Parts: sequence; structure tokens; C-alpha cells
Amino acid sequence: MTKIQHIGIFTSGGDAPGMNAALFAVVKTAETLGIKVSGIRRGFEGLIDDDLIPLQSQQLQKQMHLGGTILKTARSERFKSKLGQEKSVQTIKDNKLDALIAIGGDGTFRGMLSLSSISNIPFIGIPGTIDNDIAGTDYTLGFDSAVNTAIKCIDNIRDTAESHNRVFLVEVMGRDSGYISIYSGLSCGADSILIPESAQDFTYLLEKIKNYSSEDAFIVVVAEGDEVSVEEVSSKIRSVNTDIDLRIAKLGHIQRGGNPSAQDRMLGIRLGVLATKALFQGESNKMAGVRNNRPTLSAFESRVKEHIIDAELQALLTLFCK
Ligand SMILES: Nc1ncnc2c1ncn2[C@@H]1O[C@H](COP(=O)(O)OP(=O)(O)OP(=O)(O)O)[C@@H](O)[C@H]1O
Ligand SMILES: O=P(O)(O)OC[C@H]1O[C@](O)(CO)[C@@H](O)[C@@H]1O
Repeated sequence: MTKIQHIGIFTSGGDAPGMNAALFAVVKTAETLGIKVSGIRRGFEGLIDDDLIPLQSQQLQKQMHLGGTILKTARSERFKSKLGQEKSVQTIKDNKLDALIAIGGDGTFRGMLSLSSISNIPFIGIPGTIDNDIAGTDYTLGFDSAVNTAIKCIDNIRDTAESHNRVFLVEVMGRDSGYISIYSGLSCGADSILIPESAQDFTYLLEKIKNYSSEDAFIVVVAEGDEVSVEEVSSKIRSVNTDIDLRIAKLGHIQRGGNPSAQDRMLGIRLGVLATKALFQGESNKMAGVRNNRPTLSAFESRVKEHIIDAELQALLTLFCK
């Protein structure tokens, strides 16, 4: 087993609040273990282009509360090619990196699995995506902050919706996962919540809105990945109830920005410490996560994608939205 002396770390895919807290925790832990850490800028792009910077905890301590990622991030098409991956292996050798920590979503983890087929470098993944769609962890970095931002926006929308007795369709992010939609919708008392994981939710909405009589607001939270788009939802609603004043609000990237919540800062700290200690102890190809509120390492191969809405959440959706 090679003694780990130099770790490379990068953030990849969509930025997520809490990534900077995780970076801080990695570097702080590494310093106590006598390990040097280099930041690889712009995700896999920086690995291809040999774009590395030294990281010190003193500086990161002042930046851990910031949203986004101070290392910058990218969606890298070049890394998907053989040439991109070979150049990345060269960067690893040229900089004498002994291990990598990748903070990102399922795409990033797929990228790490590709890299591991042509390189023996040990690595640990930290789940960082607002979508909360990674297996092996209760929560991903950024999810809680994104939900809190969405909640603030939907609360604001309710004020104006109640004043005008309007129907509002609010589209939230999540790619093909309904987690942001469920958490923000339930937390805001939405009348209907549409998620890609359920087809029944749309039937419930149409049943409910048929009898809506414009004397109240009616809030529908729609996951961007739902099988029915907000525009389609809008025209279907209008076809079953013509007496409706309806507006659409797409929250978009507002949800991804902003300072991380306390929960995401703590998650970043816990996962950063776990990932660094794991590499130091000789672990490799694992993901750092939390299960039942305990830091947990799990085998990387199976850690890629998951968006199972468990029975309890399903029951809540039915109770509040049917
Ligand atoms: N199958 C793959 N093989 C090699 N590299 C991949 C693969 N899938 C994704 N990647 C790399 O990982 C990068 C990040 O993936 P992606 O853009 O899907 O974001 P993500 O990590 O899933 O994060 P988020 O959930 O925030 O979008 C891609 O831009 C690409 O460089
Ligand atoms: O910022 P981009 O590249 O448009 O990606 C947007 C996507 O990224 C995420 O914010 C995170 O995966 C998704 O919720 C969304 O679909």
C-alpha cells in the first residue's frame, strides 16, 4: 500500500452549496495527517489540462460558507473520450498525485469508474448534487440548501397567489429525481406535487382541480423531470377547468446558488473528514455518505444513481395531494 502524501481534489457536474465546506474539511484533515492537497480546477477539465492549485485550510476556512465551488466546475465532454482520460492519467503522474477525491453527482462517479479502468489511483467520491439522487447516502451535498431556497421562493409565490386567487405552477430542479419537488412542496403546503417517480400524482391533480372554484390559491410544485412538462400541465388544467387564472414560475438556477444551510455545511464537514481519513487508512474506490445519520463508506461500483421515493414519502404525497 502506497503511503498517501499528495491528494488531488476536484468538484464536477453542477455546483452545489456545501462543496466549499467539504473542501475545507478535506484540507484541514489532510494537514493534520501530513498530507498535501492540490485543488484541480474545473472538474475533469482541469485534470485533462493539468490545472492544479495548492490548497491551504487557512484560506478555505474563510470560504467554506460560500455557495458554488471555489475550485469551479464543468461538464466535460472531453473527459468522455479515451484521449481525455489518458491525458488525465498523465496529469496524475506528472503531479505525483497518490489519490483523488471527486465531489459531484452520478455523472462524476461514472467518470471516476471509467478512470479507474485505466489507472490504479485510489479515490473516494463525495456526493455533491442538489438532486439527492445518489445511492448509499441519505442526503447529497446541496440538496437541503436548494430545498430551503425553493421554499422561500414558493412562500413568496403563495403571498401573491393568495391575493389574486390564482393557480401557480412552480417548476423546481432535480433532473430526473423528484426529491426537491417533494420536500419543497410538502414544506409549503402545496395542493399538488408532481414527480417523475409517480404517474398517479397527475391524476390526483386533475381530479382536485376540476372542482377548484377560484376562491383560494392553488399551488402545484412540478419537478422539471416529471413526465408531464409545466406547459402541458397548464394546458391540461385549462381543459378541465376553464374558470382559472394560472401562472407559471420556473425557479431555475436560483435554487442552486446561495450560502449552504447549516445541514449542508455539517454534511460537507463530515464527508470531507471521512473521505480523507479513509484514503489515509488505505481505502479506495468508495463513496463517503451518511446513512441513518452516521458517516458511512460504501463500495463505489453500486453508488451511482438512485431515486427511490420510499413508502413513507409516497404515503405523505397521497395524504396531502390526493
Ligand atoms: N459515462 C461517463 N464516462 C466518463 N465520464 C463521464 C460519464 N458520465 C459523466 N462523465 C463525466 O462527469 C462529468 C459530470 O457529470 P454530469 O455533468 O452528469 O454531472 P453530475 O456529476 O451528475 O452532477 P449533477 O448531478 O450536479 O449534474 C461529465 O461532464 C463528464 O465529464
Ligand atoms: O446548470 P445546467 O448545466 O444547466 O444543469 C442543470 C441541471 O443540473 C442540476 O441543477 C444538478 O444536476 C439539475 O437539477 C438540473 O437539471
